[in-house]
Amino acid sequence: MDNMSHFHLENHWKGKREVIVYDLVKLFTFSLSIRAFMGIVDSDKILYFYEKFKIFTRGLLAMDINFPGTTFYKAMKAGIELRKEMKSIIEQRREKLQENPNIPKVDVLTQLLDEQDGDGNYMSEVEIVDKVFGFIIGSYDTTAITITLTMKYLQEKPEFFNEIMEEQNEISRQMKPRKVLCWDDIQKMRKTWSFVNEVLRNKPVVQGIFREAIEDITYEDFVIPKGWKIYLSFGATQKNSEYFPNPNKFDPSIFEGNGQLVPYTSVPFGGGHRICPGKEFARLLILVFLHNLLKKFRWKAKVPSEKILYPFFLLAIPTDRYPVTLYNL
Ligand code: HEM
Repeated sequence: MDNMSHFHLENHWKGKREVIVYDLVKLFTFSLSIRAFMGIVDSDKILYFYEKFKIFTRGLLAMDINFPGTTFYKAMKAGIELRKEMKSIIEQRREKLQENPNIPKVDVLTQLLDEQDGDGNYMSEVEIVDKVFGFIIGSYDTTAITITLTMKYLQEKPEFFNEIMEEQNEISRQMKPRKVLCWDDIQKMRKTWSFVNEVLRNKPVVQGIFREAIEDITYEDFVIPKGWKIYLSFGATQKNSEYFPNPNKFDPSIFEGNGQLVPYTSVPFGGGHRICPGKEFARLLILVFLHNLLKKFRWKAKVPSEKILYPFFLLAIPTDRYPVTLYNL
């Protein structure tokens, strides 16, 4: 992650006067996800998947009108092409595993192909494809948006910028002569992660989640009959003045373990059985990227009053994808 962040910033940011943050970060998080989950490193292949996934994911929340020209039709077509490509990758990977069962299983796809249940059965191809696609779809846009929003808030809140820089500079100092971040360095990024958490409390990347009542429930004076759908709005919960006395004040210290935070009141990753399984992966990715970014660049918004909206209902996105003027350090 550290090396990939470094090379991405060197190749796509360095020397540029202006960049559109969301677009670039999304390409980075996608490249990293497809490497971690599918073991793909070839840049042409990554771009192929990137374009196809863009079309595919647009269809997830589109009207299901399967007619040439519609978003849904294009997404279905991209889905078929992606599955075909995935099938051929799975076949090649299986062959490699048969030739040498001890090859390093560093990506999720290879691990799933090698996984057996208690009776010695392997996972079916459909299951594997669904799982890998689920991870990719769940990972790259959410993390890209979180990084983009964090950059936007960092620039708008200079009072916190300095203490985050102090934390990151101290980590860089202590690392020497080692150049690559290690696990302990990440654990020291407490202020930076509190800041990201406060960004996610103020602007949850995912607006909310659905649940279905599997039995009749009585909650306070409300009866929720079995089968009803329940929508948990993160925005409402995370700005509830009962738990956050000053809900609109941006205050990362809430997350610094001083007892201010009531459990399950800030839930940008969901909760319970279906809590986001990528939470720790996201933390790692976001912190590693921010560390590299802060070492090399400063930035200024090109559209100072840019709004953050939820155009496809689910995910928060700055309306202009956060264009900035970049200053190389
Ligand atoms: C800042 C980044 C992220 C945010 C804000 C986020 C948020 C969420 C939320 C709110 C849910 C629904 C949880 C629930 O129903 O209780 C979810 C589910 C999920 N996320 Fe994430 N996520 C992020 C990153 C990731 C990453 C990096 C991955 C992959 C490694 C990932 C994979 C998934 C998957 C597979 C699910 C579905 C889990 C299930 O239904 O059982 N997410 N995420």
